[in-house]
Amino acid sequence: MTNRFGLLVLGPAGCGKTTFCSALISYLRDSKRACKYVNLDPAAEDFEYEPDVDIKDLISLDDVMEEMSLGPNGGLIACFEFLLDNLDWLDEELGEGDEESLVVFDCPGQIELYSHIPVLPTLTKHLQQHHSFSLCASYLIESTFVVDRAKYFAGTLSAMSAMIMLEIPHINILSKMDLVKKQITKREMKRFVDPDPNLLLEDARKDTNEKFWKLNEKVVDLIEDFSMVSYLKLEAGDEDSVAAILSYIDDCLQWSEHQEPRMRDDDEGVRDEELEG
Ligand SMILES: Nc1nc2c(ncn2[C@@H]2O[C@H](COP(=O)(O)OP(=O)(O)OP(=O)(O)O)[C@@H](O)[C@H]2O)c(=O)[nH]1
Repeated sequence: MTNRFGLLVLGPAGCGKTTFCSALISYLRDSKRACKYVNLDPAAEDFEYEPDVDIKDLISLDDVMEEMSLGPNGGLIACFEFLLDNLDWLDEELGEGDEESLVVFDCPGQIELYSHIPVLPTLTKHLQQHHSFSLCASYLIESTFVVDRAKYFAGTLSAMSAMIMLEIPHINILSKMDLVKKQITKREMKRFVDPDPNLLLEDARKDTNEKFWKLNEKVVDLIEDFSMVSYLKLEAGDEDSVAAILSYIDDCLQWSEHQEPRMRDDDEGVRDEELEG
C-alpha cells in the first residue's frame, strides 16, 4: 500500500475552516498538485469545491436530529458514531488513492469533538492504520480573538486539548488576519503568535476578584508548562499566506522527502517573512 498524506482542518464553528480548505485546494490545483477534498461536516451546505467524499452521502444531520429527536450537538455526535460504525463506507470512498495527493479533511466545528469525545482519535488511528496516512492537524482560531484576551486564551486551551488528544503533528493558525492587521501592530501581534501569558495576567489583575486572578495564573502555568502552542497567520484571500502555511504542512507531513523539490525561491521568501511576523 502507498503512503498517503492527509490534513485535518479543525477549529471552532465559524473560524474559517471551509474557507481555508477551499483556498488550499485552489492553491494546490494551481500548483498542479493532486488533492482530494473530504467533507466530514454532516451539516455543511455551501462549498466552493464539490467534495470528492461527503459524509452527507452516508448520513445527514437533519435526518438524525429528526429521527432521534436530538439537538444539533447531540445529532453531530450521533452522526460521527454512525461514521465510526461504518468506516468501510469511508474506506470505499477514499479508495486506494495515490501517493502524490494531499487529502484535506474539513471537520465540523463542535468543540466537543476536540475536548472529551474520542471520535477524532479513533478516526485518525483508522486512517493511519488502514490507509497508511501520514497525518497533520491544523487548528484554526479567529485572529479577532486577540482583541478579547480571555477568548484568545480559551481558544489556545482548546488548541492544546486537540494537540494532546490527537497526538499527530499539529499546526495552529490565527485565521482572518485581514480583519485585525490594521488594528494591531506587528510587535503587539508577536505576543499572540507566540502566546505571551502576561497578556492574560495583565487583564486578570484589573479584576478585583482574587479567585479569578488565581484561576488565570493557573491557566498561564498550564500554557507555559506545555509550551508547545504557537500560531501561523492566515489570510485566506491571500495566496502567499496560503502558500506559507502549506509549506509548514508539507514539513509536518515530510511531504517533500517523498517528492521532487517543489518549493520555489519566492515561497522561501514568504516563509521567512512569516517567521519574522
Ligand atoms: N475577512 C475574512 N473572512 C473570512 C476568512 N476566512 C473565512 N471568513 C469568513 O468567515 C465565515 C465563516 O467561514 P467558514 O469557512 O464557513 O467557517 P467554518 O469554520 O468552516 O464554519 P463551520 O463549518 O460553521 O464550523 C464566512 O463568512 C467566511 O467568508 C478570512 O480569511 N478573512
